[in-house]
This record gives sequence, structure tokens and C-alpha cells, in this order.
Amino acid sequence: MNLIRLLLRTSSLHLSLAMLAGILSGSTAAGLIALINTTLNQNQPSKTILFWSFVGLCLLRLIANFLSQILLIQVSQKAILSLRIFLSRRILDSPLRHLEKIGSHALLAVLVEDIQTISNTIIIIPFLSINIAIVVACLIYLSWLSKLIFLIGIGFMFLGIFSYSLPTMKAMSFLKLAREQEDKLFKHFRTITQGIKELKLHRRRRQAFISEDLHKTALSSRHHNVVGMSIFAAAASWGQILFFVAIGLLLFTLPTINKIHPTILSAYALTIIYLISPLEYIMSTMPNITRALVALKKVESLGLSLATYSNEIVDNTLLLSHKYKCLEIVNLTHSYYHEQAESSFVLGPINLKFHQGEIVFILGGNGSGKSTLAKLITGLYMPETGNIYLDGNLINNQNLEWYRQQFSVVFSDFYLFDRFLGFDNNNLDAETQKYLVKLQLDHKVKVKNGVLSTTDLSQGQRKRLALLTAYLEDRPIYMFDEWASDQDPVFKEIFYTQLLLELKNRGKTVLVISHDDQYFYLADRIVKLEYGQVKTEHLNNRKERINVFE
Ligand SMILES: Nc1ncnc2c1ncn2[C@@H]1O[C@H](COP(=O)(O)OP(=O)(O)OP(=O)(O)O)[C@@H](O)[C@H]1O
Repeated sequence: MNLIRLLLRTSSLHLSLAMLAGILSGSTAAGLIALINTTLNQNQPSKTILFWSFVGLCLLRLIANFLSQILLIQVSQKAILSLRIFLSRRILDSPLRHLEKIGSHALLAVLVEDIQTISNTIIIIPFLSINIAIVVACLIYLSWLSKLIFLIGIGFMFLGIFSYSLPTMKAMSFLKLAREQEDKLFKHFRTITQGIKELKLHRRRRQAFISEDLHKTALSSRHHNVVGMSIFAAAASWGQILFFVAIGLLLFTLPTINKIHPTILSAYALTIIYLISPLEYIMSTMPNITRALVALKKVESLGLSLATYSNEIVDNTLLLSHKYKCLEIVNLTHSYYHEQAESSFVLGPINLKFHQGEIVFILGGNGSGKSTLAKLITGLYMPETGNIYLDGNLINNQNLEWYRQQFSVVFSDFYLFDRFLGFDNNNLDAETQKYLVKLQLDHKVKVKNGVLSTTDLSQGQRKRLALLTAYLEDRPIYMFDEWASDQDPVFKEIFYTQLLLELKNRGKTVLVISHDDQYFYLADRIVKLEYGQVKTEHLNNRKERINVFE
């Protein structure tokens, strides 16, 4: 039903038309059977009428069948498209922390695996619908031939459906278990792509990974799939046997109990034999339908939870940059709970003020909370408690999207786009070229229509390209999370002593997370974190060389 709802949501008009055409196509199939029966049983058939009726029905069936399929193909493809876009939008609209908890492997499994499973099934729905229409139409014809036989047939059918659906439910639970293993498999695939160097260099690690992780999960997935599919196969075989029992009953037993005209019997036998193929088709699609339902449940559970968390309001009129004076964070806290270790990391409460045209260094040991603070300041994490004020305006769900547009950030785990997306600048190429020269990348990278010629560069060079993107964004507040850690000493010097000061002179606030203590003297203010708390805060008006680690 969920699949039908999905299709209905996509285009109810197209779907209704397709269903109508499908019903017509099914009725013509039953009509053809009836006509063939009549022709065979008539002693002196009026050949001309029967012949032209036959031709007419064939043509009608051809047109109705074609129309129904074309319409259903359109609806199903539209449904696949909207599902992909809908889900991607939902993910992008969700809070970062929530997505981090779900995990990128689980998100990928849904985007790749589940959408594919649903797509594969949606594609067969047109053919399934037509076969169902044929079965229904034939049943109506059978009931018209003889009520008694029809009732017996329906009785068998219910018995078949009941005895088929019980094991099907069991099979579904196995397919669900198999689906759970898919999440784990995606995690392992990520290990293969991201940990390839470490796996190649260590034979025993690689072997252990394959046998203990990958193979074990793949085996478990196979086992659940095999059991689930075998149950389906057994149920389908049982359904088929039941079908032949019904035919046997009809041919051999029923005539001895009740007198039935041989023409009706033969019409029945012919119709039932005709029904075998559509029924077999319907049965064979059941595992696919069940898989798609499992996938849809997974998507919906993710989609629903995403919807629950997604409460950010995007107001496009507020997306403009703002000339600000002061950013204040008051009693900001955030905590991570580590389930396996049964421990938590708590950042804050933190109180800080940043001003326009100020360079602030944020320091602290590994795990002291610098990157977490960066995510809070930039609005990527919503604070658990405390508030953020920009020029006295409280930041809340209504203006959060606008607030984020005030920042240009290069994270330590930055992502580099090979195309400048979302820039309206007419002079983009010229401006990019200027920065490529400034960042000493012009000999490596060219730009044309906002597309970079390559991003296959060293890590330090890629970071310079990320910095270039931040320059082009030209926003009031800049944040660099250990930007210089991959730079050579010469460029490190240029970054700290020239680039940061240039940004400051342009009136930007520059927040720098850094371990490079030889450049701390350049800061206007230094904030040092320890175990999630602000340990010290230095004003550094005299630009002295200070050792904050003392
Ligand atoms: N995504 C996450 N999920 C759970 N816990 C996290 C996550 N990110 C960070 N933490 C926890 O928060 C603590 C602070 O991490 P954070 O990345 O903010 O530190 P940091 O000061 O930037 O460290 P580093 O200098 O190593 O980059 C860590 O000790 C870790 O336990």
C-alpha cells in the first residue's frame, strides 16, 4: 500500500488514467477468452461477427495495454525522481548532529540501496497491475459462467492467499534482518575505499578485515536473504499446487457431484489455464514487492525522523550578508554521549564576544573541544543551552539559516567542490585567477566558467583551494580550523603574517583554530580551551610573543 501511496502522491491523475486503461486491458483479455470459448462451443458459429469482434478486442487490448503501460511507466519514473530529490533535500535540511548520529554509511545505504530496490519494484508495477486486471476480469467471467464453480474457486483463492501470506510475513522479517546487514556492509565498503592504503600495507589486517568483518556481515546478509527467498519459493510452489488441485477438482470431482455442462467445464478449464501465466507473474513479483516495502519502511523511518528534527526555517529574503559589529555567545553548551564507553564530553558553558576586524586564536589540546565550539559558533550545531546574539539579535530557528550565511569556514575535514556553486559574480573567473596567483596555485589550476581544471592536488594545495572558495564568499566572519597544519613553512608564514592581516584590514573577524604557537603573537585575542572549558582568555594589544601553554 505504501508503494501505491507513493505513486498516488506523485501523480494521482496519471495513476487513475493508467489504472482505467489497465482495467480495460484486463477486461479485453477476459473478453477474448470468452469469445474463444464461444467460438469453440458454437455448433454453427456466425463467423463474420465473431471474427470482427475478435479483431476489435485484439485492437482494443493492444491500445489499452500500451496506454496503461506508458502512463504507469511515467508515474513510476516520476516517483523515483521525486523520492531521490525528496530524500536528498530532507538530509540537507537536517541538523548536522542528527546526521552524524545516523552515520554517513547508513545514509548512503538508504540513498543507494533502498532507492534502487524501490525503483526496481516501481518499474514492474505497470506489468503487475495489468496482470492483476487480467486475473480480476477472468474471475468476473468465471462467475458469469457458473456461480457455484466461481464460489468454490474463490474459496480456494482465499485459502491460497491465507496460506501464502502467513509464510510471507515470516519471509519479510528475514528480509528486514538482511536489510539491517546492508548498513553494516556499507560501513565496510567505506572502510575499503577510505582505508585502502592501511589495508594494502598490512596483510594480516586486511585478511582479518575481510574474514572477520566483511565476510561475516556478507554471510549474515546472504543467510537472511536465502531463508527469506526460500520461504517465498515454498509459498509460491504451494500456491501453484493449490491452483492445480482446484483444476483437478473442477475436472474430475465436481461433475460427479453436480451436473455441469461440458461447455462450461471446458470454458472454465481454458480460462484457468490462461490465468496460470498472470498468476505466476504476480507470485514471482511478491519477493520484490516485499523487499521494496522493507526498503520503503527504512526510508520512511529515516525520512520521518529527519522530518521530526528538521525544524529550520529557510527564509530566502534573509540570506544576504550583514555588516555586523559584535557576535556574542552566552552560556553555550553542547554534549556528546558515548554509549559504548558510557561517558560524555561536555563543552561549556562558554561565554565569548567577537568583534568586527578582530583576529582571535582558539587554542587547546587535542579533544579540548575547539572544533565542536567552531560548529556551535557557526550555527551548525544548535546549542543545548545558552544563546548566540549577533548585534544583539538572538539567533533562533527563524534566523539560523541567515546567521550561517555570515561565515566562511575551512574545516579541518573540508570538502572541496570542483565548481563554484551558488556564485552570481559576473567576474568570477578573473577574481578566481587573482586568488590562484595569490595562493601560488596558478601554475597548477586553471578556471573556466567557474569550473576548476583539477582538484587532484596535494592536501596542502587542496586546502589553498578551499581558502580560495572562502575568499570568494566574502563574508563578515572567517573561521579556519587548523588550516595551516598541511602548509609548508613558507606558505604558513604567508598565511599567518599576510593573509590573516589582509582579512582583518578588510574588516573581517578572523577566528583561527591553531597549534602554531610561533604565530600566536599576531592575535588580538587568544582563547584557550581545556576539557571543554575556556581556561584562559588573553587580550594581546601589544602583539607580544606569548607562551600560552605555560
Ligand atoms: N561526532 C562526534 N561524536 C561524538 N563525540 C565527538 C564527536 N566529535 C567530537 N567528539 C568528542 O568531543 C571531544 C572534543 O572534540 P573536538 O573535535 O571538538 O576537539 P578538538 O579540540 O577540535 O580536537 P583536535 O585538536 O584533535 O582537533 C572529543 O574528545 C570527542 O570525545
